[in-house]
Parts: sequence; C-alpha cells; structure tokens
Amino acid sequence: MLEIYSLSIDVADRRIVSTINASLAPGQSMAILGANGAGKSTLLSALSKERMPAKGSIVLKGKNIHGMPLRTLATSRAVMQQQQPLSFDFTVLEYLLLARACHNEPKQQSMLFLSQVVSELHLSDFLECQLSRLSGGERQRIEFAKVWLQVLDENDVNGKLLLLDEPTSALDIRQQRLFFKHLHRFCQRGGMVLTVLHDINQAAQHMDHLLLLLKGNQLACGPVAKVFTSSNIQRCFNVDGQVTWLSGHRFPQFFTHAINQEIA
Ligand SMILES: Nc1ncnc2c1ncn2[C@@H]1O[C@H](COP(=O)(O)OP(=O)(O)OP(=O)(O)O)[C@@H](O)[C@H]1O
Repeated sequence: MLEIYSLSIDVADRRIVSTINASLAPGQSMAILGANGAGKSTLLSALSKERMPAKGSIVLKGKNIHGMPLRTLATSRAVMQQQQPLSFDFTVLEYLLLARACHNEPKQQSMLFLSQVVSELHLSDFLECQLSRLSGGERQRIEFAKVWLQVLDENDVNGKLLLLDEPTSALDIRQQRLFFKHLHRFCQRGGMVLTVLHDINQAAQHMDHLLLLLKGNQLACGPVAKVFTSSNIQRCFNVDGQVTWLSGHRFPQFFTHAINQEIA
C-alpha cells in the first residue's frame, strides 16, 4: 500500500505542490494529470525520495520512505524518469543487469529474472544492441523493462511500486497498447503503478484512479468514473470540451470543442 499524507513540496523556496492526500492499494494504478507546470514531475520526484518534502509523509507498506534503508526502498519501488542520461555505452543486456545491483544475489539469479522480464516484454532481439543505437521508443521500452526488473523477486511483483514519468511519450500506437497491457498484468499480480500521463484519454481508458493537479493543488482524486468529469477536466486544463461515454466502451473520453467554436 502507498499512502500520501498532506504532502507539500517546495522548490527554490517556492511552494510547488500543496497538501496532496492519496493512497494506492496493491493491484491499483493511478495517473497524475495536470497542465504543464502543474507540479506532476515535482510530486513524482518527492514520491521517489529524490526530493525532500516540505511537509507531510509518504508511507510505503506501512513504513515512512524517509526512514527506510536504501536497499529496501530500491527493491520496493522503481522510478522511470522522462529522460535517462547515458553515462556509458552499454549493451541492453548490461544496462538491464544494473537494475539487479540492489539485490544481493548471484549473477545467475539476476540472469534468470532478466530472462523472465525480457521474454514477457518481447525484448529478446534487443539484448546485444548498443543502447546508444536505439530509437527513442525502443529506449523507452528498455527503461520500462529496467524498472520492472528492479522490483521483481521470488514473490513476483506483489506490493511493488512503479513510479513512471510520461512512459508512453515516445511509443507508437501499437506499442502504447502493449505497454498498457503489460501495466495491467503488473497490477494483476499485486503491483502498484503511479504514472504521469499527458494523454488524458489514455489515462481514462487504462488507469483505475486519477489524481488531478491544478497549479500544485489537488483538484480531485479518485476512481476514473468519479473524477473524469467535464467540469474537472475543463478546470484542470482550462479547455472547453465534454466528457462522453461512447456506447460499447467501458471508459469515458474527453472531446474538445472545435477551435473556432472556442474562439467565438
Ligand atoms: N529546479 C527548479 N527550480 C525552480 N523551479 C522549478 C524547478 N523545477 C521545477 N520548477 C517549477 O515547478 C513547477 C512545476 O514543475 P513540474 O516539472 O513539476 O511540472 P509538470 O506538471 O511536470 O510540467 P510538464 O507537464 O510541463 O512536464 C514549474 O513552474 C517549474 O517551473
């Protein structure tokens, strides 16, 4: 379980995120939505312990993450940033193996877990490739495999947390669908996913819960059906439009009004 209590975050002496309260149970997924500059990445950086909050607490499996030994934290949650800098030109295999550094295990064991993830995410063909020669979308698929591999253990991914910052930004439409299929499987096995997404309709289709941020404040948080409303989305993004439940679909979608209608 992930619990966030009254979390506020300052950056350069300015309050960027205020009083966030949310929770995520094993098996659940949540998207953080909001306009550019709303504070989504800042919130994610505090949840990953990269940034110290000004107020509030973040509790993972009943323990405050700020009192947790680093190895426990590293094996309990993994973070996929928007862009990972390349320090060395690893092969994909070498790069993925870095994810196991926090597990005190023989290399043979690391290789077994790696094979499991690589086969599940259909990445076998990339293993011998140099990371620097991959396309943006291919690289993003490898980064996703890396976070999955980091938290995997004998109990699979039960109770483990993935924190993802725009994980589909470079993926084509087929790869996006596959990505959400994998994410769904991760949650079915008791994993938790908290992700920043820019595509609000993708979030409404694939996530269980949404956290809407408006200028660093929590505008709404809860199940998609409750939170993904025309008024919330209009307010959150300052755009005219309407939420519609299309027949034959079990999720809502937001359609903006024609641009000339908005201007008029
Ligand atoms: N290092 C920093 N120093 C000063 N201000 C910062 C710093 N990092 C972020 N900010 C400010 O914090 C606010 C929130 O930034 P953040 O990156 O969290 O937004 P976001 O919702 O992720 O935006 P986007 O959708 O554009 O990625 C912005 O106004 C940004 O200018």
